[in-house]
Amino acid sequence: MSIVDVRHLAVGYEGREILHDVSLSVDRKEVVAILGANGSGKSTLIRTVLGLVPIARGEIDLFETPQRRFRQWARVGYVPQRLGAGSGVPATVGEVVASGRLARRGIFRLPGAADRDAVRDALADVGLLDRADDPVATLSGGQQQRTLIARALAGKPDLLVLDEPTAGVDAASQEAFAASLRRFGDNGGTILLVAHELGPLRPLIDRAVVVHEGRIAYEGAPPEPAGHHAEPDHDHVHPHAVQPAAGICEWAPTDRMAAN
Ligand SMILES: Nc1ncnc2c1ncn2[C@@H]1O[C@H](COP(=O)(O)OP(=O)(O)OP(=O)(O)O)[C@@H](O)[C@H]1O
Repeated sequence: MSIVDVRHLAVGYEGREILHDVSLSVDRKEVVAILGANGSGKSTLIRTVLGLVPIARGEIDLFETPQRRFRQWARVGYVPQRLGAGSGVPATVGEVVASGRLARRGIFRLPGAADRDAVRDALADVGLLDRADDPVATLSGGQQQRTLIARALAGKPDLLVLDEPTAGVDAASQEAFAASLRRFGDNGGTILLVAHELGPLRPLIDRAVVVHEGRIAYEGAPPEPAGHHAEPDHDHVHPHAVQPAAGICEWAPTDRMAAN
């Protein structure tokens, strides 16, 4: 069963086309990583899949339903790139994770035992049960990211969509993250994630899709990072937007490139 099916997608902002003729399919239980240089259109692709950015041309099906008719958004968990709550919202870790239940229970019903259990399970899964009552703002960046994945897991989704889940995250949190995703996949979940570097997520990835200047340039086994990204002590500094966009060769040597 195809969980996400993107066909000949074009997307733009303010008249500037960013994605051109992108087709991508993710089957049930697959773990697919979208790779590519800064600004290549990775986030735009998954945000369009989630209905957050309008489609200019092409089609997207979710769970074999055209996106415009899709209503089962509780089946989709989204882990965005950054935790906005770090910016002064005094929510506790438990509250942020509990907000992941809203799509399931509706805002007019009080949380029941199933909601509380789901929140507890999700917190335990990411190793933050003991931090449930702490304000999110007091957590490290990596722990905040784990809070976000717990929020998505609490909704018991069938599909998890993650945007650079490990960017700027400490090694311990990256490992915890990878373990949580593995358990989610082992339980039948489907994962679509954007990554700049795979790190500990690499063994989980069934298929990598490299986006280059708004087109799919490679699809297949996760390519080995080349150049400076391959150095063990390479510490990726995320916003290198001021530099020329890094080439496709960072991810996929030309002899491994496949036509889309
Ligand atoms: N809301 C927006 N309005 C206008 N332009 C945008 C918007 N969001 C993204 N863009 C532009 O679209 C292009 C692709 O951005 P996108 O965030 O999809 O790339 P990305 O591959 O995810 O990059 P990164 O690795 O830096 O997150 C960039 O040129 C970006 O400036």
